[in-house]
Amino acid sequence: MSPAGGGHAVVAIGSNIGDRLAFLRGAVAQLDATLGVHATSPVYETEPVGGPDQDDYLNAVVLVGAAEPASLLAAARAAEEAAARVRTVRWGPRTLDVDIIACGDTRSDDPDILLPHPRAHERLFVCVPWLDVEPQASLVGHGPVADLVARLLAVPGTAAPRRTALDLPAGNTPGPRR
Ligand SMILES: Nc1ncnc2c1ncn2[C@@H]1O[C@H](COP(=O)(O)OP(=O)(O)OP(=O)(O)O)[C@@H](O)[C@H]1O
Ligand SMILES: Nc1nc2c(c(=O)[nH]1)N=C(CO)CN2
Repeated sequence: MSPAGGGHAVVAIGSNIGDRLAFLRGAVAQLDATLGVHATSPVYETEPVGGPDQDDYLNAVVLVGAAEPASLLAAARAAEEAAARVRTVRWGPRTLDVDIIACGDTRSDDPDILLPHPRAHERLFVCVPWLDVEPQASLVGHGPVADLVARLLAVPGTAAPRRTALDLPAGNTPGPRR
């Protein structure tokens, strides 16, 4: 998908330190300023996956304007920096995590920006909110996101993301699914 050709990229945002909702809202504002936000999912509360013992996350998915992988990464990093994110341990707690999940059929093997995100297909905290904003979504290389969700939820002991009544601004950029 070329930036000039329209379309969108899928971005996952998460926070489990401090005012989690405020960090997610800040991320939406930043992403709107850089890439344009087309849609925001409901906010979910999710148990941490991997890493040390830590608090639950708030997670959501944002559809933004399509762009080159390097521009998507720059926008993600700018949003994280605005939240004063500090990296400590892998998969450890963070004020804000911004992951680029996919941009149409684009593939990138640059370690700084892998597309699609190599762990997206195994993460309910990504796939469940993504389905809310794009029910027919398909993850390049993995197929329909609805099938991924069904498969992940069928694993015994899996905790489903809990949908909250919290909401995010929709962004100011007109898009196909607002
Ligand atoms: N699709 C992507 N989205 C965001 N960062 C990526 C992507 N592909 C590679 N990276 C790189 O991954 C590195 C580590 O990112 P980060 O610390 O946010 O990982 P994480 O969110 O803790 O874990 P995970 O990669 O499993 O989501 C960053 O330096 C970034 O450049
Ligand atoms: N529930 C949840 N767990 C995670 C998350 C996240 O956003 N939510 N992000 C991670 C690294 O990207 C690792 N684990």
